[in-house]
Amino acid sequence: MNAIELRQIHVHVQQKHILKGIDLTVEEGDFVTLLGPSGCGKTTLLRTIAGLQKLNEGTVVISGNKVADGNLAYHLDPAKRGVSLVFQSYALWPHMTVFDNVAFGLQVRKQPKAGIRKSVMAALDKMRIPELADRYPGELSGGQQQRVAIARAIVTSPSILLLDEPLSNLDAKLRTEMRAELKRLHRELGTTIIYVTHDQHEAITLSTKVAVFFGGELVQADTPRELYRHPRTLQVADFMGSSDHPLNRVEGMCRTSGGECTVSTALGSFRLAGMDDGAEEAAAVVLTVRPEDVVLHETRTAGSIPVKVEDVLPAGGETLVRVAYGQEKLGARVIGDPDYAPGRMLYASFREERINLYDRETGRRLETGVTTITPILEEIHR
Ligand SMILES: Nc1ncnc2c1ncn2[C@@H]1O[C@H](COP(=O)(O)OP(=O)(O)OP(=O)(O)O)[C@@H](O)[C@H]1O
Repeated sequence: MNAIELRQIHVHVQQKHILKGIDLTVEEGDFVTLLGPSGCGKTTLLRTIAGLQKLNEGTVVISGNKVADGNLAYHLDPAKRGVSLVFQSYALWPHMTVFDNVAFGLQVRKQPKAGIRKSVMAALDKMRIPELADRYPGELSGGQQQRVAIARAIVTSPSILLLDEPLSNLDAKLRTEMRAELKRLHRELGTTIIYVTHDQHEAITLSTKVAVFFGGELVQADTPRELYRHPRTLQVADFMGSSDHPLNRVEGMCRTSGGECTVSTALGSFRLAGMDDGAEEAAAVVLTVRPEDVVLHETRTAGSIPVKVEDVLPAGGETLVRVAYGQEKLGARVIGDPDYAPGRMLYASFREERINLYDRETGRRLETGVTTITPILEEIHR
């Protein structure tokens, strides 16, 4: 059974159309991240699932039960949805000890005292903080408070855990540590987790599935690998990259005949097999390749083009080498610390299966059904 099914969710807040027709299926045990820039509607969607935000259209089904239906103005109470929400701000009660903060949800349900003690200590153990039980939130670090907030969310054994940017208030080192903790927790509990972040690195590290949002629309929901390797739009491709290693974009023209397409660019030509018969005769396209998929060679190899080193930016274990082929600039991400002086001539080739092609006008990936794109650079530049 699916853990969550969202169908055609529309949410308006103060006459602003915030969520625009969201369809998303979350399977049991998934770790799904809602990813996108600030203001794209991630928190609003999480609150809609939790029942803290009413929807105008569409349905939310949790564990097979319909909990919201916009057309019937039906919204099940948040407490009855079987979900637990952890806020970005932790929202711990400052006048209560850690134990009481975590116990609160069980006390409200009037569970027996001995059972409560056992469940609270089990949750604190899971978060590796049993020694903090008698402290007050004001006596804890940010990372410890975050652990308490998560312990409070898991103590009731919810079937679904909703986490809203839970690591954003932590410093970089603690964030990395807590990421590993969340991954462990997900593995141990097997709970379905929906996680909100604007950090693509975090999304890729943690998730089984990532849903990318822009402007209230869900653009692509996929495994982290698919999303990184085959982004559906140029916008997603850019967002999934890192600002230190921006995506390489090369403009060109795509000409199709007989199910085969030749893309001509300033770097040379590429051949794609398996184009749809209905594909455009000639279309302006953008070819993309990530810097780690540009391979530099010191001597000429098959399918490579001669390039001139412009800049070398070492970053410890890896180096970004910026090269030029005529007017086209390319970034290559190289493991290690190569000693390339600016002006030196090298040869560049691409990992063909990692090249993507987009319609320049719409920004949509050309769904060619091909798995490989063959560069025919050599023929051009011999
Ligand atoms: N109560 C509200 N009143 C008015 N506008 C709101 C309200 N809540 C959200 N919005 C607007 O809805 C849009 C989506 O907000 P939301 O918080 O869901 O985005 P987000 O993607 O989670 O952003 P962030 O990463 O900054 O938290 C934003 O433009 C925001 O200004």
